Amino acid sequence: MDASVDPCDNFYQYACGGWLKKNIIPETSFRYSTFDILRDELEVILKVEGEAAALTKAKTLYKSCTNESLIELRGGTPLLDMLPDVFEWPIAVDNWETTYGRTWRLEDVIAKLNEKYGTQLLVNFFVGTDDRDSNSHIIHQTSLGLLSRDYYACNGPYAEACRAYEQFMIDLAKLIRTDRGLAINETRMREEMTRVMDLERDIANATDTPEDRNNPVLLYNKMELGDLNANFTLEIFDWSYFTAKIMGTVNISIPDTEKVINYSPNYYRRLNLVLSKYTKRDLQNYMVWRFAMNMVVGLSRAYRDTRKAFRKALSGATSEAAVWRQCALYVNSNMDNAVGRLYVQEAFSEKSKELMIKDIREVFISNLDDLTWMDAETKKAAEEKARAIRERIGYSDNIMDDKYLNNEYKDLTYSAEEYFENILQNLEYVQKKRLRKLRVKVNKEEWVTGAAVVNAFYSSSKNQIVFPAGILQPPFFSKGQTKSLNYGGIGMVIGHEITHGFDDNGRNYDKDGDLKDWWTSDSTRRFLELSKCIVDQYGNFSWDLASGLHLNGNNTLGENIADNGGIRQAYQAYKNYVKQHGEEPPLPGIDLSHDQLFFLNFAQVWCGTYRPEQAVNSIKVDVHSPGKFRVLGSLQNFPEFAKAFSCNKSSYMVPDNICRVW
Ligand SMILES: O=C(O)CCC(=O)N[C@@H](CC(=O)O)Cc1ccc(-c2cccc(Cl)c2)cc1
Ligand SMILES: [Zn+2]
Repeated sequence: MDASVDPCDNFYQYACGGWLKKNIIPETSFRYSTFDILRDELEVILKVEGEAAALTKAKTLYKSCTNESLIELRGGTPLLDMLPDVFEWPIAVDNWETTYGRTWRLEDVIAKLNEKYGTQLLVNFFVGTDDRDSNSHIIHQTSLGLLSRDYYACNGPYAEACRAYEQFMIDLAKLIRTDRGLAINETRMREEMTRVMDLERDIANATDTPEDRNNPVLLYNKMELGDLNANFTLEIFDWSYFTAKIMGTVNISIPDTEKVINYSPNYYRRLNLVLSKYTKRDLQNYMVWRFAMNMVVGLSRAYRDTRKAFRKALSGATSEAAVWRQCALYVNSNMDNAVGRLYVQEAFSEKSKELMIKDIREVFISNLDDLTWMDAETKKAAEEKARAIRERIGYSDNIMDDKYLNNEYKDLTYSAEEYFENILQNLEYVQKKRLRKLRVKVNKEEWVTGAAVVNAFYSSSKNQIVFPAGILQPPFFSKGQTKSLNYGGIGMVIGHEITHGFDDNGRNYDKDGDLKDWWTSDSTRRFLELSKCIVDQYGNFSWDLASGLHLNGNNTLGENIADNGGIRQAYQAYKNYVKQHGEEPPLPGIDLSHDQLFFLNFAQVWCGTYRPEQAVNSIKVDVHSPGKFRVLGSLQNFPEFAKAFSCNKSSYMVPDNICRVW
């Protein structure tokens, strides 16, 4: 901290000023903060070897990933060998029109990339929970969350990212043609790539904006598959043929009367116009490029280097993370229960499961009485929903059971010598597993995350809050640290997750996780009015690291409501604790009260900074506000903070007008 700063002038600077002076962002990171350091440390723990069968598979996968010399030796061959399976990349072969173009169908390519390579392009087709019947699965059609459309404007802070993206395409195409001994005509390549960029820009402009996508009620358009062909005709795309192609690979037949949810009707209306402007070759160039660009990570240095400048332009990180770290992350994201087992065995103590969820839930419920804007009927429903929230702490006992764990991975067999093929196996395995769920009920007992994760979650369809083992550690929580620090840490996170059930998105779901309106129209109107205060407050923050860009108060509303609710609930729960158990003994050598320590620990979670490129990227795509503004915004709205630091009325931390929803 920087005690020379007046906490009432800028609490973030006061809490983190010292950290910022002592830490610099590592070359491999695009954001570096207390939060990120926890994640880095967790990855160090994952380097440990395993032992049971499933763990042996995780070890083999890890070994194939860290086998740099063999990966180097194989060059781009693993990618070149599978391109024919996705009807080839026109720019990287000769005579594409005669060999593939003649029998080419758009549905075949999109279906193959979806069901076998887990890549969603043009049409985002997946099997997910039915919002209005959260125990069932249903086919979803939605648009793709591309990079924000600002990138395609290719001007201002995005000019460099755009240029680097195009160069990335060219470099990869040239490398593949060279490996295939094919001539390179750079001019023609650039022309083709320009058409791919135009196509991407048209798709981005046809895609719904984040603002268009944040109301699940408006997005929920259930219809029959047959209706898609009738109402959303795409000249070169038959919905029934496409759906049969995908679901046929998991032996599920889909009649035209099958119900589907079309989340992006407008996108599909606009898409038809876009597709008609481009040739088969353009579309194929675009689709295989979008797939190949993500696959270079599994190939030799020459292939990985084609992506280097683009990664730097987008995130600012000038070098890749260490190979072991990348591989630990990869294995964790693909075998989260096996890795979760390793992590829990290695670094988690059972005592860290004794959280104060009950206290904070009670505070959320008792706070409902103070809300003058909500009528009694809606308050009753809110209390029922809050009481129905189910909690998941640490890890699922299943992962400690070898039989269960080995069964989960029984269909996977990795080779220590074929990292790229292991990646393809995982892509297909995960996608097929999801597609097979269509005729199966939702398993609400399933955890939505692995244990070795420094994060927390709220699931609206399960009305469930989850605190994986990875976050149950200092500064968030430890039996060994004071309650003031625990309530300011994990207490805040618990309140944040509970409040997600009542933010602008979560509030649309009832206690069973179904999209059913439990609000009176008057309470809804008042909620929207109060939310507007938060939209404006955070929208007023200008971020120096993102060359002064303002936060998007709409896209971050849910997270800001959750932060603002969390701080209040955690603080109130702490005061209740003190009322019941008496003041805690002061910490030796620190002349701060426990109230002040509560806020300090809360703020220091976000001590850290971003690279400018990542700042520009995250302000467009991250639903969370930057750490600094999460701290400042929520404390400015919470008078108890000003009281704890005796801030006077005119200080920055005590604005004239404060916002409150929960
Ligand atoms: O990685 C990222 O950038 C997002 C991490 C992220 O927010 N995860 C959340 C997952 C979600 O949103 O439910 C869980 C969470 C983590 C930290 C805090 C917190 C702690 C102290 C002070 C403040 Cl203002 C916020 C609140 C919630
Ligand atoms: Zn959140």
